[in-house]
Amino acid sequence: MYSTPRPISRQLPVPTSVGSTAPTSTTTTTTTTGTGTSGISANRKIPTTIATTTSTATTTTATTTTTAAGASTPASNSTLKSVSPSSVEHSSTTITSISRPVSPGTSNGLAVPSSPSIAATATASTANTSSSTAASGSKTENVTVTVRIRPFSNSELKVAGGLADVWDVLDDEHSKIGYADDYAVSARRAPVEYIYDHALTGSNNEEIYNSSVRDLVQSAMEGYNGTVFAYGQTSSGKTYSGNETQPGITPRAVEDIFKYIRENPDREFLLRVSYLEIYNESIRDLLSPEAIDLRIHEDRRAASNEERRKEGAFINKSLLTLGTVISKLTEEKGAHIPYRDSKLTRILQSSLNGSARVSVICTISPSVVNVEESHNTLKFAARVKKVVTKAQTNQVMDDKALLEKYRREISELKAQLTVTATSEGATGTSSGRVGGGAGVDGKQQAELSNLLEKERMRHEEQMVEMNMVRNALKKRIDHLTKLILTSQSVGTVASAPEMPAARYTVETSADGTVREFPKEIESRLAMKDAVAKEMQQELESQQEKVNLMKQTLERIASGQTVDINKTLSRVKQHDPSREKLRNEKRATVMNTHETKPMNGVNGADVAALKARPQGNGGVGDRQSTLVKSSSLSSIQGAGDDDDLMDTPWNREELQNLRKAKFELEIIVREKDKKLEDMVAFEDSDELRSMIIEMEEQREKIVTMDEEREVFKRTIRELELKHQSSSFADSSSSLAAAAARIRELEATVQKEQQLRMKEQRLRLEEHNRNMGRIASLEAELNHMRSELYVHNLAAFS
Ligand SMILES: Nc1ncnc2c1ncn2[C@@H]1O[C@H](COP(=O)(O)OP(=O)(O)OP(=O)(O)O)[C@@H](O)[C@H]1O
Repeated sequence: MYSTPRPISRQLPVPTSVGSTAPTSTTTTTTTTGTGTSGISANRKIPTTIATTTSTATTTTATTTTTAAGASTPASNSTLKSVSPSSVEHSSTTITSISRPVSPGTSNGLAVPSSPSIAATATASTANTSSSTAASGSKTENVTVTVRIRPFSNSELKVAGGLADVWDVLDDEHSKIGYADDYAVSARRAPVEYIYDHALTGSNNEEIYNSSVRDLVQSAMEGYNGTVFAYGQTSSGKTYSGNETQPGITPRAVEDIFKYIRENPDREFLLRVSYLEIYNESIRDLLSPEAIDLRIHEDRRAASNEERRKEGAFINKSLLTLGTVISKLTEEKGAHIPYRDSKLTRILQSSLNGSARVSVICTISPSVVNVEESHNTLKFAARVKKVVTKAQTNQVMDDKALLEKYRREISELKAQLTVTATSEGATGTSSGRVGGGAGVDGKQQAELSNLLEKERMRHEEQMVEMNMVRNALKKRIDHLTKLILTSQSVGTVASAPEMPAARYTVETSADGTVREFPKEIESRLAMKDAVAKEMQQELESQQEKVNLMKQTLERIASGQTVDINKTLSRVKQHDPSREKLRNEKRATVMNTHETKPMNGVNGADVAALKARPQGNGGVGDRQSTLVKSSSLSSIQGAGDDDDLMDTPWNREELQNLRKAKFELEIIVREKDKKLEDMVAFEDSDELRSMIIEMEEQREKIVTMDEEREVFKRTIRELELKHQSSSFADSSSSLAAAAARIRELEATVQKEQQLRMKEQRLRLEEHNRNMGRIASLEAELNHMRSELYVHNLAAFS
């Protein structure tokens, strides 16, 4: 993790940035800048930038990040897209050191490098995929400024008057620096005073780390960008790394990052380191093989005056631009900040533009020989102190995506291993079967032996080849697995809580076979299966209900007596837990991150997965894994293996599917409402009174028919009587009887018309109900097919 700067000669400033993001990203940068003998533009310095970026990723939000090294720094800036049901934490640490060589022909009496300018940037990042969320928000604060006056160097001690301290810490709070009393008197200088956050002397690196860097590293791991930036004259102590017992701020920062990882066992981290150089305004990745070229510069690292002037101009360009940027940041509100005028300011842009917590460490010499240069540094520090930053937790996706990529790659490799192992087994089996049969003669036996030998050799070659492939794959898996750091992999602390169960538990046995399927996928499949079954049951019960209602209406229409209460209770029997199911579905849609297809998806794929033996490490495992892999690919149609991984794409897809499912459920609810209306109609007083009225009418008609028959019989009897009696006596009775008959016939006719009308109305109502049922059935079929398609997509 530690990236030791390559033999860069005379590094003056050392910036370091440490950052972490939860749903946000944090970057901490430390930069050291050397100043020369006559101000920023005239000094000989070697700019060096070392940037370290740490990032942690959680599993909720999708974001992008820019590391402290800035967008223009290829090795330290990356933006990847991923999912999640996940958010991402990202933290980064950047260490930057900038030094300037003394300009040609100039000497300040100190050891002056004659090497070109160098800038190096190292970036480390960690990704965390736990669902934990770091504190998010923003911190508005001024840049933290610390000034340290280093002890006299040997060369300074040799210089006349060098023993007199020019600068001193003026207060007990260690915040004020000014001329030392003796110097002010002897040099007849007017008193000057600068107030910073911390004013330190001596060599205690722990003290400077604790006061200027530690909190920032902590914030970085919690999601804020952070930058530690060291600035100072050549040899003023920017890169002073002390010794083993007094390590510098970079190792201390890295130590704290790992401590944080150890103390957060519920998170996974991916550390990335980049190490860059700015040289003559061009940037190099020092971790690439070309970095070896640095030694050539170091050994020149006899350059002509012209070359030195050119280098000096480039170095000064960076320092000058840095000064301009700081000045504009503090003095001209809303002014254009010329970050892009130099590589250094471009690298530091993400730190200086206000989105990071920034700590500037300025280093000065105590000697009178450097008094002007030190004074310039103090002025710079005072200017920087005015810069206000608003560090924010930024959401990052890149490390999350990286982690997912690694996981996916591991899965793919394991699948390949499985295939290799399977075909290896098959090869062994087939070769074992070769042999002579009954009735084979000597010649045939020889031919068979020959064939067998050839086959055996071919299989051996294949096995060697497959072993090589498998070993390579295993090596790659081991490598990728090692990249994902957890508190366990970096060592545990006594107080660390127990590691939670991993989200993915794909295990590989010694022979490379997959022993266990990812728990998350298993549980997701089980959930899908359960919901699919529930939906299937619901649809079936609704179908039954429709059938019952259809039968009931047909019976009503055909004039049969219907026991409405019995019918309703039968309908309810077919739908006993519909409400419960609906509530569960709603809860599933609204509350879960998982996708639960409704019905029609738990086909061969799920069956194959469910039928798979658990964790026995045998062929069954491998086969079922392969079944899952191939069948899901075929359903998905895309052929990639993102199927059940927790990626941003899948999260988006799952969101879409949940939305579609939710919409479908609304349609189902509407349909249910219609069906319920129909059931309610059956149970309504309106229908009851209609049926009762119809029954009464029918009884009336029967009664009237009977009356009619009675009257007919009476008329016949009267006619007979008439034949036997005198016409005159009976004529009046006959007339009366005829009138009565006409009256009765009119009544019957009227009743018949009424009955026919009611029957017609009933028929029309029946037809209407049949139409409604038909359209509901059509709706149901349509929905079923739609659900089937969506479930297929959700399942895949
Ligand atoms: N606080 C300190 N205590 C003791 N020695 C120090 C301290 N700071 C710096 N030195 C010593 O001073 C010399 C120069 O320090 P250093 O290399 O850190 O300066 P620098 O600012 O990084 O220089 P450059 O910009 O040229 O790289 C080294 O020998 C270093 O050991």
